[in-house]
Amino acid sequence: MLPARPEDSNKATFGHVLNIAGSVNFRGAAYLSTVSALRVGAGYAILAAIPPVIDAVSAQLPEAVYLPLPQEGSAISPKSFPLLASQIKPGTVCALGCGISALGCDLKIFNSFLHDFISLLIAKKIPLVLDADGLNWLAQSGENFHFDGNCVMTPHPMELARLLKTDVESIQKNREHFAQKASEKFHAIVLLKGHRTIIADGKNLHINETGNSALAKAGTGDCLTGMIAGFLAQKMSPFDAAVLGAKIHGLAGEFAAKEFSEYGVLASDLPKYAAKILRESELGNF
Ligand SMILES: NC(=O)C1=CN([C@@H]2O[C@H](COP(=O)(O)OP(=O)(O)OC[C@H]3O[C@@H](n4cnc5c(N)ncnc54)[C@H](OP(=O)(O)O)[C@@H]3O)[C@@H](O)[C@H]2O)[C@@H](O)CC1
Ligand SMILES: Nc1ncnc2c1ncn2[C@@H]1O[C@H](COP(=O)(O)OP(=O)(O)O)[C@@H](O)[C@H]1O
Repeated sequence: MLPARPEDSNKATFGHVLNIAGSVNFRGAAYLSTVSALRVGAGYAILAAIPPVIDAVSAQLPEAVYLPLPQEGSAISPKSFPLLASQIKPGTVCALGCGISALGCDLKIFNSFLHDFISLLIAKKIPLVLDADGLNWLAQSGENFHFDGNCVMTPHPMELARLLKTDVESIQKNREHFAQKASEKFHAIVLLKGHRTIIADGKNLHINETGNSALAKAGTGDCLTGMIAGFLAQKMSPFDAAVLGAKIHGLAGEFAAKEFSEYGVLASDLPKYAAKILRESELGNF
């Protein structure tokens, strides 16, 4: 089930993750998602972010490539569109939303920026992982994109409730139904987070069995986004990348808890544990 690692390969073989993430208040989300993509095997991770985020992340992660974006208020400026569009080429996958916020921006202009950028990804058939504030933007904009199966949306129950204009209680009572409903609405793979994460594609449904309460801590979802993007970059299908990402992420939480307890695991422990799980998997232990 792991993506192939041909011997005759180079970094381009394993894809480019263009990760649009972070804002002044949420710098860690950019780090966690970027390092996670690299730890599961992406060839390149390019963090597109405002300068204060890049300063913070690059001090921790010299392996990533950085694309500084114009800043407005504490977040990405809509003027970033041409720079981002210039990064879109075959072999690129995009992750959008971890900690991007939109504080301080003119929402109308920000809406048209995200509308144009996502439309470009769809037109160019660039796989996308849409998380957190990317999903919140989609919910408030009322846009109804048709992702043609090339997007993994990763809502937690409240984000899904916002997207489907319902409430968390209804979602939690019928998680499978609402995951499928969102998948049908957006023609996307929907990964509904939580204990026993669900992955739905409108027809098929997978329930993830890994993970524990160590994952119930801020930042772990950002790691999941990076892992799924990393697997997509290695040419897995969106459904398989979501299934494998959820499995490895959950196992990373379980293994990290063996060392640090379910109380003490940090989101930043997960990428390294994910890499150890991949090693076990290569050895045939999973
Ligand atoms: N270090 C960093 O840089 C970090 C950056 N991050 C980034 O920050 C951004 C915003 O993230 P956030 O945590 O502030 O808001 P968000 O997740 O929408 O929660 C808001 C409310 O929603 C609810 N809710 C949440 N989960 C739920 C569930 N499973 N089931 C049901 N309800 C649930 C819950 O509401 P309550 O239950 O309290 O009513 C909660 O109070 C985002 O872009 C993210 O990527 C974070 O990853 C953190 C670390
Ligand atoms: N009790 C739990 N058991 C298994 N997985 C969990 C549990 N609590 C949270 N998770 C997982 O942790 C991640 C939390 O993501 P999210 O809510 O987006 O957090 P954040 O936005 O802080 O990164 C999801 O992958 C979710 O499935």
